[in-house]
Amino acid sequence: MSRLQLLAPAKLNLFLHITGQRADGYHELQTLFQLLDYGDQLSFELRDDSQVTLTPELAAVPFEDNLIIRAARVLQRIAGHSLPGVDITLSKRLPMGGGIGGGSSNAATTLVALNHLWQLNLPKQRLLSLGAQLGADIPVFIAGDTAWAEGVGERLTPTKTPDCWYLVLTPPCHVSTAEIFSHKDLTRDTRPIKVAAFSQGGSQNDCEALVRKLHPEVDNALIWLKNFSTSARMTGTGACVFASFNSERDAEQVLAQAPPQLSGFIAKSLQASPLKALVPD
Ligand SMILES: C[C@@](CO)(OP(=O)(O)O)[C@H](O)COP(=O)(O)OP(=O)(O)OC[C@H]1O[C@@H](n2ccc(N)nc2=O)[C@H](O)[C@@H]1O
Ligand SMILES: Nc1ncnc2c1ncn2[C@@H]1O[C@H](COP(=O)(O)OP(=O)(O)O)[C@@H](O)[C@H]1O
Repeated sequence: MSRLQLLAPAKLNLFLHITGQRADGYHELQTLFQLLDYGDQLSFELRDDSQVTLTPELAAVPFEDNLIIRAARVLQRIAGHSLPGVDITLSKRLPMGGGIGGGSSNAATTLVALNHLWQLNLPKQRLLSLGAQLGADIPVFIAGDTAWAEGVGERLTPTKTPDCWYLVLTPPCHVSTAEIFSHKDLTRDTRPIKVAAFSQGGSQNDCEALVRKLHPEVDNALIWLKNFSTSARMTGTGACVFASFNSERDAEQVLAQAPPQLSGFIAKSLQASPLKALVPD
């Protein structure tokens, strides 16, 4: 096989508790990663020479910094021999810096797709650890299950969540994960909870209050969405906010009423990502 086309799904953090900070500065957290059936589309086609190309490039991200290229370079370095080149095509739908994991999911999809196309046959555990070195959010996309996560997001327990439809609003601003995690006002001492104790009612997103204060666009989006759903909340370190609905139609009816400055999308909850089938045990 010389060509693969794959969905790089988005995720939501149904809740996000920050329970401490490690000596290296990274934060210990508890979260429930919900995969969605909506994301970027990536295609990979082997070339006769050894070049790696990306079309289109992201205007805001230099080529070698793009997580897609960084993931490809990691595999090239460990192959120990020259590999065929690859043309990568990216159809980007996910807003960047939205807390829905677009860059992380792109990287995970690239690691898994090229492991397959380049016939490296690296096992799942190796891919997970290579992914974790590129970003805290990458392992969940490699493992491919909606999952409860602890540590910095790498200790994953697949978890069944209710089937539902999510309305995700994308406020017109970019929130930097690093900025939020280094802010002095961030809540960092939430008491750990047990998996079984999770219910959306007894949980929160510890970054939400701070991000709402720093970014009025996020605050406004949440105020608007809470008119339709008391469970509306922010995902990750923002900027996106979301609410769940029992049917696609209910979600569509709310999105149709959004003011012009608020765009968004509707996605169905996904228990497992299509990538899973390509990850060797
Ligand atoms: C907190 C989450 C929840 O999903 O936020 P979002 O990025 O999705 O909004 C993620 O785990 C983020 O993962 P990711 O976006 O991959 O983070 P990284 O690139 O590894 O780190 C970005 C920055 O955030 C800080 N960081 C990240 C994760 C973590 N558990 N503690 C941290 O302190 C690091 O200091 C780093 O400077
Ligand atoms: N392929 C990529 N897609 C999106 N962002 C990328 C990519 N490669 C690198 N990045 C960088 O990663 C940052 C975080 O992107 P993203 O994963 O979309 O947001 P978040 O971590 O908030 O969910 C972006 O602002 C961008 O600078």
